[in-house]
Amino acid sequence: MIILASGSPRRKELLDQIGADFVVQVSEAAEESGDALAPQELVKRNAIAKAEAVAREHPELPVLGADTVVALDGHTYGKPCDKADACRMLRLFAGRTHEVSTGIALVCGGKVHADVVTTKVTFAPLTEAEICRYAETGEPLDKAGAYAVQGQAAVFIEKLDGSYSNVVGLPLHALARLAGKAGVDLYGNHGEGSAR
Ligand SMILES: Cc1cn([C@H]2C[C@H](O)[C@@H](COP(=O)(O)OP(=O)(O)OP(=O)(O)O)O2)c(=O)[nH]c1=O
Repeated sequence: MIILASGSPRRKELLDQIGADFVVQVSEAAEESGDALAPQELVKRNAIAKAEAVAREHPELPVLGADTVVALDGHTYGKPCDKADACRMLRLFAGRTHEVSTGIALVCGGKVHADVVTTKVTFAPLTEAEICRYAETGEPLDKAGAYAVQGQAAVFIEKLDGSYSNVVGLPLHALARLAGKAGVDLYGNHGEGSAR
């Protein structure tokens, strides 16, 4: 069993999707933001901080932390602070290609294993009416970059180059690869007859 150090319902759904054996313990770690760090470095640090905070309380189990941001033109975008901020971000992304980066960190036995995955997402041009209607749904508010690829924003997306689950918040193939390297069993296969 592992601990998912995240309050994101999307990350929980993605771990459920692959049949992982996990419990959720939300991390209280403070997140860094801003444009000073490259987005890949930022999400890696935040993912490690989230996992380490929970690992300090539960050193007996592997802990998974993750962090997602959107980047365009040297700027990094996290969750919008309100509807107007969501509209501002969506106007910037309309008709352009941005990058979504998710950092993942597994802390186990005092060791930290981390990786970062980046996906390119191309938005169609959007009208002001489309942006306002979408912001009104409330969907953007708890999402990095103010949109959910798995939600109503799917109709805005012309092209996605890379991992889809990475955009939703947890790159599943990279996670499986990282778990393999770290010697962490995501599926809890440690019953009778299985090698531990
Ligand atoms: C781009 C994008 C992001 N998101 C979500 C995933 C994350 O929940 C959120 C990014 O914020 P994060 O700060 O990475 O995560 P979180 O605050 O939701 O949860 P925690 O810190 O406890 O792990 O945006 C989508 O659901 N769909 C998308 O298309």
